[in-house]
Amino acid sequence: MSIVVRDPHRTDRATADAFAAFGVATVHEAQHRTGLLDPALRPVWPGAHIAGTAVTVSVPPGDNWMIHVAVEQCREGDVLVIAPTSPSQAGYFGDLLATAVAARGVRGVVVDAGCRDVADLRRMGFPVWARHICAFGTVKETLGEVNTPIVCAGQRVEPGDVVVADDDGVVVVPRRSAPALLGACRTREEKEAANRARYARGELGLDVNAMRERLARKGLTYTDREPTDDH
Ligand SMILES: O=C([O-])CC(=O)C(=O)O
Ligand SMILES: [Mg+2]
Repeated sequence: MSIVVRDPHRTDRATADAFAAFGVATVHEAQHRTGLLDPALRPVWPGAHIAGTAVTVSVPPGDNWMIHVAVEQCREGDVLVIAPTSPSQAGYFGDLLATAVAARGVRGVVVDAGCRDVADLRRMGFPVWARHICAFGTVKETLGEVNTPIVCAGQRVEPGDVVVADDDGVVVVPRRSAPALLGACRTREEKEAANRARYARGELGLDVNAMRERLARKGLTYTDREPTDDH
């Protein structure tokens, strides 16, 4: 059965948007090192940082028909997350589809397959994270699904989940845990800010994080060079 789910539950806009203040590494750490998509997914141009709500698309290999179907389901603040049912390098997504989704307020696209027209995407400032940059064309023959749970680059993504992406990669946050995770991200950022300030003053991680005793318990020893060894 091939279905399109209209208007799935989405993480509320303010919560999803607030994640844009945090890097992918922070979000991944704050949710106990879960949710990171395969790091083989790279930004097709550097410097973009987005957060938004997932519209999911399950596509057959080499066939991007369902992306056209998905465009209609997109709205302001969404991120289109596309996964083929078996691996494909084909260029599913390019500047034409980017123009269509950008017109609907989509923040960016994550595709576990190929993306093309990269120079145009960069000029447009439209962010895409993809496994391949590849000009191979796709066909429009076979149905897939829109807004059903998918596995994209090794992670389960449900429609309405929060997707955060930057130069480090892509992380997904389940809709139900998103509000609480925001607090954990803030706590982590505050701790890092405090540590960063101490490192900038020249303090050592060994002291800032009270590591010396634990290192000694593990058996780390220091030896002073004998003056007679001086040759
Ligand atoms: O049209 C396609 O098949 C993909 C593409 O290149 C575009 O969206 O510009
Ligand atoms: Mg194109």
